[in-house]
Amino acid sequence: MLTRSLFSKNTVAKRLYLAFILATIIPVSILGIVSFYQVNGELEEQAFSGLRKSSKDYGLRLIDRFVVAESALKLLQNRIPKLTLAHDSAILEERIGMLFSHIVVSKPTGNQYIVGEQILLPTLSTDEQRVISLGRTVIKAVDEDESIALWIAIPQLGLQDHLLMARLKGDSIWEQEVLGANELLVYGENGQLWFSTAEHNVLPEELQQEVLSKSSGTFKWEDNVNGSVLAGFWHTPLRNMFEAPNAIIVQIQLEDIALSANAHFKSFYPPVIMLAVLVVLLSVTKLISRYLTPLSALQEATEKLVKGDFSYQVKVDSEDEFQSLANSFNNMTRHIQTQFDIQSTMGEIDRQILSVRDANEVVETAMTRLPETLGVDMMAIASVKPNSLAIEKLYFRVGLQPTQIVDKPSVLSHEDYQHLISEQNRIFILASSELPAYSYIRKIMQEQHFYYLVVPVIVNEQLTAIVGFAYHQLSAITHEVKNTARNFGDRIAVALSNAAWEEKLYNQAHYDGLTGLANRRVLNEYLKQAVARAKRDETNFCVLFIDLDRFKSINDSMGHAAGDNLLVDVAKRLENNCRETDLAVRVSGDEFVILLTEFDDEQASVSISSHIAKKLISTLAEPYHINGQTLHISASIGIAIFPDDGNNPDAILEHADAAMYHAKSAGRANFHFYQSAMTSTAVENLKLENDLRQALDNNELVVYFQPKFDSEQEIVGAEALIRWMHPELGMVSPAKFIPIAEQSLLIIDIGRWVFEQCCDLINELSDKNLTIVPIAVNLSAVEFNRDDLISHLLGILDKTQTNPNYIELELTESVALTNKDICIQRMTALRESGMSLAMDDFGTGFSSLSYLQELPLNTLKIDQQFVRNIELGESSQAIVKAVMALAKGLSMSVVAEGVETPEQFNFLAENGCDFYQGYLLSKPIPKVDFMAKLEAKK
Ligand SMILES: Nc1nc2c(ncn2[C@@H]2O[C@H](COP(=O)(O)O[C@H]3[C@@H](O)[C@H](n4cnc5c(=O)[nH]c(N)nc54)O[C@@H]3COP(=O)(O)O)[C@@H](O)[C@H]2O)c(=O)[nH]1
Repeated sequence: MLTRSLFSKNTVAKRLYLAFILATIIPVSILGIVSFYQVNGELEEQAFSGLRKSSKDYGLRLIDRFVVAESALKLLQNRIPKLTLAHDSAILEERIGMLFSHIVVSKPTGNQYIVGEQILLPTLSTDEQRVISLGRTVIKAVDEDESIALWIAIPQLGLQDHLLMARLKGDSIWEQEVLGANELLVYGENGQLWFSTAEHNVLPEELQQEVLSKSSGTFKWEDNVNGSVLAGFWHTPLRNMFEAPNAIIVQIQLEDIALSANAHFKSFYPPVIMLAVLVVLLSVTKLISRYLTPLSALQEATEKLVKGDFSYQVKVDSEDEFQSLANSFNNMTRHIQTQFDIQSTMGEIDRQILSVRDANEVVETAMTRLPETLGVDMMAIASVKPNSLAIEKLYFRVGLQPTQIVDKPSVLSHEDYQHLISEQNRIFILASSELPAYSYIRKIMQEQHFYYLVVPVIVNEQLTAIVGFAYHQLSAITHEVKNTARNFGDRIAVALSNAAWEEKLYNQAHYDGLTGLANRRVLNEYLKQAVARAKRDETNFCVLFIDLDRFKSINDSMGHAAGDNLLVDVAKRLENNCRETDLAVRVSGDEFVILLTEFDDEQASVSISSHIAKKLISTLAEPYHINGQTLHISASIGIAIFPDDGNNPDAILEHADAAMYHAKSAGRANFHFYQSAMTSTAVENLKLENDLRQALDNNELVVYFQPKFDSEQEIVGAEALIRWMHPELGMVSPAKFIPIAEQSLLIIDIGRWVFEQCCDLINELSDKNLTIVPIAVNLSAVEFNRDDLISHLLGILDKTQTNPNYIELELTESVALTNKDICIQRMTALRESGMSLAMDDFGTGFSSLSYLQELPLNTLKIDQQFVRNIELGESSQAIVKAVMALAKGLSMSVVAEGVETPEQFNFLAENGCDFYQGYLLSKPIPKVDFMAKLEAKK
C-alpha cells in the first residue's frame, strides 16, 4: 500500500524503478533468452554428437566382433583336420555356434559343413579368392531372402583351394542390447542395408546419400511414422582390416528422447528466469522503497514546512544517512520553529511598540510568549522607577504558569544599581553560586539553583528595567537565547523610551504648553462624549466661551512674557473654579472654554452656568501681580447650552463663541447666553472685528491709491483706499470691514494709520523729486466726530513733516448730521490747517443745500451711482448736470467717481466736470505702481 502510494506520488521512485528495470530486468531477460537458446542448442548438439559417438562406438565394437569372429575361425582352422566329424561338429557348434550359424570348409571337392545345415555358400569373386589365398580375411554381405547375411571367409591352412567360410549369426554380430532406445541401421558402403532394427530402411533417399558420402555426421528429419527423429552415423573402416566394404553405422533416436534434456531444460529454465526477474523486481521495489520512503517523508515534511507547520517531525528509522538527514531536518524545523516564534514574538512586540503607548503591554506580551519560545524555567521583568532605585513593578513567570505581577516589590541596592548600569549594552550569565554578590536577582527571581541570563535595560543612561531568564541547565542558554534576550532588551528599551516620548507627545498633543490646560483637541473629544452622553441620558451640558478683554494691550504694553504669565494665572483661576468633572481648555491666545456637564434640565443649566460665569468674571477681574506690577483684566463669556443651542460639538462651540462676541460688543466684562438671533452674519462680523484688531499689528492692511485725472487724462491726485489681506479669508473688501471698524472704533487706529501712509507717500514723492499730487484720505464720521481729530491729524502732519496742502479729506454727508456747529467748526479748522475738504458720495445723503452752502468744502464728488446712470437716461444726466452746476455755483470743483465708460467720461467732460476717477482711467493700485505712474508723468 505504502509502496503503491510511494510509486504513484514519487517521480523519483518511478524513474529509479524504470532505471532499475532498464539496468537489470532487461539485461537479465536478454541473458536468459540468449542462454536459453544457447543451452538449448548445446543440448541439441550434445544429442547429435551422442548419436554420432554412439554410432562410432558401435562401429568399433562391430570391428571387434569381426576380429573375434576371424580369430575364432583361425583357431578353428587349425583344428579342422583333427575333427571327427560328428562328435567334433557338435562340440564346435556348442562353442562357437554362438558366433556363427554355419561354418563350412569349402573344397573343390565339395563343401564340408562343420556347423549348420547345408546352405548355399556365397560366391566369391576372383579377387576375393585371390586375397583369401594371400591370407586375408574376406567379409561378405550376402543378400538372402529377407535379410543380409554376413559371411567371413579365410583360407584353410595348408590346403590349396580350401576355404573356411562361416555365416555370422545376426544376434552375435549386431549386438542389439547396447542400442537402448536407439534404432540402428547398418549399410554397406555401396548402400546395401546390412541390418536394421527398424522394420525397413527408414532413411529417405537423399539422407542415405548424405550418409554414404560423408565419413561421419548427424542429421534430423521428419519421419512420417515416428515424427521428428535425430540420427548420427559413422563409417566403420572394415576395409583396413578385412577384405570387406566399410560398414556405415547409423543410429537413430526419436527427437523427444534425444532432446529430452532440452525439454527438461525448457521446462525449468523460463520459470527460473521469471523467478529471477521477480526476485530482481521485488528486490528493486524493496530497495527503492527503502530509500525513497525516507525521501518521501522528508518531502512531505518540507511541504508542511512550506505551509508553516513547523511542528511536524519526520520519522525515519533506516539507520543510515537518511535517518541522520531526517534528524538534521527535524533539528532544522525545530530551529526554524523557534526562530519563527522568536520573530513572531519580536514582531508582535515591535507592533506594540509602534502602536501602543503603554510599555506595560509590551512587557505583558513578552511574558506571555517568550518563556515558551526560549524554553526558560523562569522569566522576570522588573521596571525601575526613573531616577530612583525603586522597582516599580515586577512581572515574573515560573515555567509556563500564569504571569504574576507585583507592584513596588523592593528597592535595588546602590551596588546592584551600579553593577547593572556598568553592564550597559551587555547581557551576562550568573550562576546561583554568585547570587550573594548580586542581591537584585533574589529580589526579582527565585533561587532554585538556576543559571541566570540578565539583561539590564538602560534608557538615557538610566536603569529602566531588568530582564532576567533563569535556566536549570547552563547548556540551555544557547547563542540563540542570548541573542533573543539581547534583542528583547533592546526592544524593551525602545518601548520604555517610546513610552516616555509618547507621553511627552501625548501631552504636547493634548495639553497647552503654557498653561497646562487641555487643548482644543481634548475639548473636541470631550464635546463628542458629552453630546453622546447627554443624548443617551437626556441631560444638558454647557459650554462657556471666555475671551479676555483687551489682552492685546497688555501684551503690547508689558511684553509677551508678562502676557504669558497673565494667561497662566488666568488658567489657574479658571481651574480653581471648576469641578473635577468640568473641563477647562485653552483654545487659543486669550480664549478659554469651560465645559460644564450633566445638568438635569435647561433651567439648572442656565442657573448654574450663569452663576459660574459670574463667579469667573469676578475672579478673573481680581488684580494680578505680574513681574512686580499689578494688572487688571476683564473677561467676556458666551454660554451655549446643549441641546437647545446646538446639537453637535461644532455648533455648540460656535454658538458659545458667538455669544461671547455678543457679550463683548455689549460692553465687555459680562456674559451672554446664546440666542438664535445671533445670526451667522453677526457672528461673522464679530469675528471679523476680532481679527481686525490683530490686522494692523500683523501687517495685514495695505493702502492702494486710485488716481484722479483731469479732462486731459493727466493725473491730478489720488484717493487712498485701504485693503485687508486676511490670512484665512483673503482680500476683505473695505466696504465690509470699514463699517465694522467704525462700529468697534477700530477705525480710529486704522484711519490714523492710513493718514500716516499718505503723509509718507507725499514725503517720498517729494524726496524722489516726483510730481506731488494731492492725496485724498477718507475720514469716517466716527473719526470726524472725535474731539481729538484735529490734534491727532496735525500731530501726524507735524511728525511726518508733511505739507498739508497735499492732503484732501473726503467726508461723507453723514458727518454733518450730528452737530452742525461743531461740524462747521471742525471743518473750518481743518481747512485752516492747509488741508482741503471734499464731500464724498454727494447726492446720496439728505443734507440740505442751504446746509451745504455753509460747509467749507473745496470739492464735491458726484457719487458713482449717478455717474453709472448717465447712460440710462435724461433724468440721471439732469442730476449730474445739476450737481455740477451747484458745485460751480458754490465755487467748488467737481470730481466724478466711478467713471467706467468713455461715454460717461465724454458726457461729464462736455458738461464741465473738473476731475475724473474710475476704472476707465485706473483702478486703485499699489503705492509702487502709483509712484511709477507719477514718475512717467514727470
Ligand atoms: N474711512 C475710510 N473709508 C475707506 C477707506 N478706504 C476705503 N474706504 C471706503 O470703503 C468703501 C469701499 O471702498 P473700495 O472698495 O476701495 O471702493 C472704492 C473704489 O475702489 C471704488 N471705485 C472707484 N472707481 C470705480 C469704478 O469705476 N467702478 C466701481 N465699481 N468702483 C469704483 O469706489 C470706492 C471709492 O468710494 P469713495 O470712497 O466713495 O470715493 C468706500 O466707501 C471707501 O470710501 C479708508 O481708508 N478710510
